[in-house]
Amino acid sequence: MNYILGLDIGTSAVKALLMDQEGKIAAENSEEYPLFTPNPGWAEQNPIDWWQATQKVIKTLLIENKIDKNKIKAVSFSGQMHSSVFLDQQNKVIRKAILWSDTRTSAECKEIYQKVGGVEKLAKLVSNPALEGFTAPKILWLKNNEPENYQKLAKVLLPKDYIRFMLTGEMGMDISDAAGTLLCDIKSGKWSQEIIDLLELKRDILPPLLKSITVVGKVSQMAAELTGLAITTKVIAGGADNACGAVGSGIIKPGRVMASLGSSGVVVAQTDQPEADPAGRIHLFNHAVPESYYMMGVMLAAGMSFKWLKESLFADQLDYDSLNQKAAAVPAGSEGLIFLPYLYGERTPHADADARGVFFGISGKHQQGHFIRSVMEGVTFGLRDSLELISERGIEFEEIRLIGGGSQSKLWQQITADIFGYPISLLNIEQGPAFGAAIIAGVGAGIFVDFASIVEKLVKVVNIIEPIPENVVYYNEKYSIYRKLYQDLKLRFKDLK
Ligand SMILES: Nc1ncnc2c1ncn2[C@@H]1O[C@H](COP(=O)(O)OP(=O)(O)O)[C@@H](O)[C@H]1O
Ligand SMILES: O=C(CO)[C@@H](O)[C@H](O)COP(=O)(O)O
Repeated sequence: MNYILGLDIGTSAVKALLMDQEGKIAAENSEEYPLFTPNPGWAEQNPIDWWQATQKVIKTLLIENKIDKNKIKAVSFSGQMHSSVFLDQQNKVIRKAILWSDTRTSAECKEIYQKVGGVEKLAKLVSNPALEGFTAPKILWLKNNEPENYQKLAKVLLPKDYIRFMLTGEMGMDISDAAGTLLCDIKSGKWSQEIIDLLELKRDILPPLLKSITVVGKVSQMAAELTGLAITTKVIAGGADNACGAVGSGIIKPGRVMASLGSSGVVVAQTDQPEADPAGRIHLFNHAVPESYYMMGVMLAAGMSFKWLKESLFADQLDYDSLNQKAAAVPAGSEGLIFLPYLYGERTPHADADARGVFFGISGKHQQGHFIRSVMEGVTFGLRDSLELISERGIEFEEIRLIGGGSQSKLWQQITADIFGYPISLLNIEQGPAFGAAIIAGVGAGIFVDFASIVEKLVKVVNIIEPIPENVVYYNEKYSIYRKLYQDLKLRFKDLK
C-alpha cells in the first residue's frame, strides 16, 4: 500500500495525517509548540520550533506505525495564514514570526490606506482591506520599527512555505496563501507590482508563486535524515489552512458553508466569482482548488478564548472534558452572562484591533460553569456575525459543516446549531486542514484524479445536530444584546488603549 502525508502547521501544533492511496486515514500524530505574547496584542512563534516539531511528528508517526518511508509517495502542507517568516540572505530566520493574530500593525494599516488611496482602491488591487493580521502590514512594521532587521531581509515566507523550504531547499508560496499577504492580485493570480511599488517594498523579498498542486521537488538528503522521510517522496506546494480545511471538509462547490472552531474561528463559503466586498468586511481569497475562490469571516480568538479560559482563568486545573461537563450543567444562555470574545481585538465583523474581551452581566449566582458556557456562546455569536455577512454577500447555502478542535465538544456542537438556528453537519474527518493537505498531495502527485471526485468519495456527513427550537428563540434575543454591546463599548475600548 502506498501513502500520502498531509502536514498542518497550525497555531497550537503541527498535525500529521497519513492517508493510504485509497484515501483511508492510516495514522495521525501531533506535536505542540509555544506561542509568545511579549506585549498586549503581540503574538509570535519561532519558525525553528515549527521545524523541530515537524521533524518529530513525522519521525514518531513513521516509527510508531511501522511505516516504510519508501511507500510515502507525496507530502503536502496546510498552514496558519499570514504569519510572516523573515529570512536573511543565508536563508536564516531573522526574528520570531509575527502571527496572524498579532495586532501591533494598526499604524501600518493606516499607512497602507494612505499610500494606496483608500479602501476601495485597495479592494480593487488585492480584493481585501488592510487588516493588522495580514502580511504586508507586518513587513512595513519591520521596516518602521526594526530597520536593522529590515536591512537584513531577503525573503518573506509563510509558515508552511518555510517548512516546505526546509524539506526541499526550494522557495515558493502557493496562491491560496499568497492571497492573504495583501500583495497578490487575487483575480490574475500574480503578485501586484502596483501595490508593491506603492508600499515601496523590495520586489525580490517575495518568492515565486505556485499553484497548490504544483510538484515543487523532492525531500532533500538533509531533511530526509532529520525527518525519516525518503528522498524520493514528492513535495507538493499545499495551501492556506482555511483553503485546506475547506478541501478537507468538502467546501469546494457552492451550497455548503464551513464553520471552524480552531484557534481562530472562521466561516468559509466557496465561490466561483472573485467579487470582493467593497466595504472589506469579508475576506476573499484564492482556493487551493485551481480557478476557485472563497469568502471568509475570521475571528481572532475562538478556540483561543476557550484555551485562555482553561489555562488562565482555571490555571489548567480542569481539562477540556471537565470544562465541557461544567458548562453542560448550566442552562442555555448562561443565565444572563454574555462574553465578548475580543481578547486580541477582532477582525470580522469589527476590524478593530483595540477591542477587548468582556464578561457582561455577572451576578452573584454565576459559578464556574456559567463562565465556561458563556465563552462557548460568545465565540459562537461571533461566528454567527460572519455567517450573516456571508449571507448578505448573496451566498446561498443548504448545509453548514462544523470542524476544528472545538467541534469535538458535543455541547459546542449543540450551541452552534442553536445559535445559528440551523442544522449542523459533522463529518467523518476531524483534522480538516491536514486531511485537505493530504488530498492536495494526492492530486498533485497524480494519485487522485481530481478534487471533485476524491472529496465526494472521502468526505462524509456522519451526524446532523438539529437546533432546539426554544434555545433558538432565546439565543436570538441574546444575540441582539451581544451585537449592541460592541457598539456600546467601542469607544471605551479606545479609552482603555
Ligand atoms: N474537547 C474540547 N472541547 C472544546 N474545545 C476544544 C476541545 N479540544 C480542543 N478544543 C479547542 O480547539 C482549539 C484548537 O483547535 P485546532 O483546530 O486544533 O487549532 P489550530 O488548527 O488553530 O492549531 C483549542 O484552542 C481549544 O479551544
Ligand atoms: O488568519 C487566519 C485566516 O485569515 C487564521 O484562520 C489563521 O489561518 C490561523 O488558523 P488556525 O491556526 O486557527 O487554524
